Amino acid sequence: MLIIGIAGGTGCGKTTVVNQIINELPDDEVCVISQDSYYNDLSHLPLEERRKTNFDHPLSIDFKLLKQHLEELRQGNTIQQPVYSFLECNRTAETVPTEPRKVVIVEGILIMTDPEIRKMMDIKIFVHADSDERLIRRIKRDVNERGWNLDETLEKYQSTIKPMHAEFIEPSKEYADIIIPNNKHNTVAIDIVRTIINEKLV
Ligand SMILES: Nc1ncnc2c1ncn2[C@@H]1O[C@H](COP(=O)(O)OP(=O)(O)O)[C@@H](O)[C@H]1O
Ligand SMILES: Nc1ccn([C@@H]2O[C@H](COP(=O)(O)O)[C@@H](O)[C@H]2O)c(=O)n1
Repeated sequence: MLIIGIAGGTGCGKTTVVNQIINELPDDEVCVISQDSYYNDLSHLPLEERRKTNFDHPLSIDFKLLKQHLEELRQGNTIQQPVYSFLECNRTAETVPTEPRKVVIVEGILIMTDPEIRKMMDIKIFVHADSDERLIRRIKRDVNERGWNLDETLEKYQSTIKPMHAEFIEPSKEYADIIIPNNKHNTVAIDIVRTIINEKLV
């Protein structure tokens, strides 16, 4: 099994890159684990309180469960990946059965900040986009899809997203084997990553 970590700041294009990588791989050879699925269970708090959480700090993630799930997959077992609701700011009651595959992609802003998760990765990729580009993408997405208005998004950006990026996410770039520049779509980098995966798979 090949475990590939894909990190990078919010809006850098991680999900897009993952989709481009897996496009060419057969469905039964790859599975994706999203860090978002592993936000801590906040069911004990009302929605109003949950919305105040710092979702860009490593402590917001249940790394213990993520590690346990990666180990299960390595042992050939199917896991029940939690399903996260951005609107509810919490895990839902549903889970998605995720079967072990030859290639397991783990993606998320903070996945390379945890030493134990890092150690489990065979290839570590950091997707880079400039902060102005990421902020523009983030505003569009938060307002259109994730239930935040413009003022809330800008306030969050200044109070947590930007400082957490500087403190935790950007420094984790030093652990990357490959850095993908993604201010614009980067088909060359995607082809290189695909080639590396295919070489490792034979
Ligand atoms: N290279 C790119 N050029 C332009 N827009 C992009 C690029 N990569 C991603 N996007 C767009 O930016 C937004 C955030 O991308 P996404 O892949 O969800 O980022 P992340 O998972 O890192 O938060 C999406 O609307 C996506 O279509
Ligand atoms: N309820 C939540 C939980 C997290 N976020 C933000 O998601 C970002 C990480 O996801 P990406 O797809 O951007 O990598 C992170 O910056 C959190 O602030 C949220 O908006 N609402």
